[in-house]
Amino acid sequence: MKISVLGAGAFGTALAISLAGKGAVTLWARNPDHVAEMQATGMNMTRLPDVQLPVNLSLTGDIAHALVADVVLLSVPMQHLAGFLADHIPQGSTANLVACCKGFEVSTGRGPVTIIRDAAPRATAAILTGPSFAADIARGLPTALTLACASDAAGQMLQQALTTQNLRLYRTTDTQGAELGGALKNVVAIACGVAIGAGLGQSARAALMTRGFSEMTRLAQHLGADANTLAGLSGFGDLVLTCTSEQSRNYRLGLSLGAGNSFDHSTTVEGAATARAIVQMTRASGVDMPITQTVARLLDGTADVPTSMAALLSRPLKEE
Ligand SMILES: NC(=O)C1=CN([C@@H]2O[C@H](COP(=O)(O)OP(=O)(O)OC[C@H]3O[C@@H](n4cnc5c(N)ncnc54)[C@H](O)[C@@H]3O)[C@@H](O)[C@H]2O)C=CC1
Ligand SMILES: O=C(CO)COP(=O)(O)O
Repeated sequence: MKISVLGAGAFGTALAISLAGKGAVTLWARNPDHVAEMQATGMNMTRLPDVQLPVNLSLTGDIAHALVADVVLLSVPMQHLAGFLADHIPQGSTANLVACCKGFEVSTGRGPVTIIRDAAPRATAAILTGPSFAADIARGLPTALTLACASDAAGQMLQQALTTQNLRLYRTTDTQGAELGGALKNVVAIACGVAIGAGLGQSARAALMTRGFSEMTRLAQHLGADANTLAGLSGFGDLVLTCTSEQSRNYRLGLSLGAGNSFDHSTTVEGAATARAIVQMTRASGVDMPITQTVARLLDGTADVPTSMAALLSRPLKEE
């Protein structure tokens, strides 16, 4: 089984390292200088410093070469996925394409699986998501993820192909639930970072995580996803990880916002665009998403932390 990973960011590189433990893997990067640097140093210095790339990991800048594979992992940031597919994947492709990104596209409201289906309708579209920091995977630490594919037969094949010594994959056919969990938890993580950064305390964070989970489940059910998927690794599991660890870039953005500090906006923070996408998506449906709306307002500068907290706390009292 030949596996290719397209996109040599932190996550793509970490997955490629883990998968190389059991067979042939190719890692494609768009920048030829980056490929040359990784070949010369045996490391991905900018994304995973201190982690040695395995010798059987093939590094390339040649997309045609990388596309000759049984399974192709797409590890580019969410807002670039559609453009990436349009540039590199033929419309008639029958490849097994697995999205490894989290979020919703701001311009269309589509998630990664829908974007793959629209770009290559004959391909098998899947998503790999769940609680996993790239640095943990790359260091060989144990991780459990969700592999979602609408076809259970294809899902079983992908589950076998992508499970490694340190990556344990669970399977579902609910692609919509899996992509919603991975996208929405990032928005809640920003909110939790704001609470801690602003000194509002651990109790406030627990409240945001719990009510955020309720909000995630409400939207998922409204859209026809299975609430059980949200309670799994791709939803609840990733929510817990991302809302409680400073390894998370979404959480760190929130910390900076809450504390009034600056943040490096070249960092990949998927929850920022996703908050905007979800606010647009839910405007017409009327699904109640107070935490997501608050995060979107904080990010676009139309609200500050004290006003936002006051607004959340003064909402009408209701049953849990
Ligand atoms: N870093 C992590 O711990 C985890 C990340 N993810 C997800 O993985 C996705 C990627 O994140 P990271 O790898 O962490 O980001 P990153 O910032 O480390 O890397 C992004 C990579 O995508 C490349 N890229 C950007 N636009 C591109 C384009 N148009 N064509 C080709 N390549 C392009 C960049 O050159 C860079 O190598 C995100 O959706 C993130 O939520 C998921 C789980 C864990
Ligand atoms: O998705 C992740 C962990 O599962 C990574 O989180 P960040 O993108 O916030 O760093």
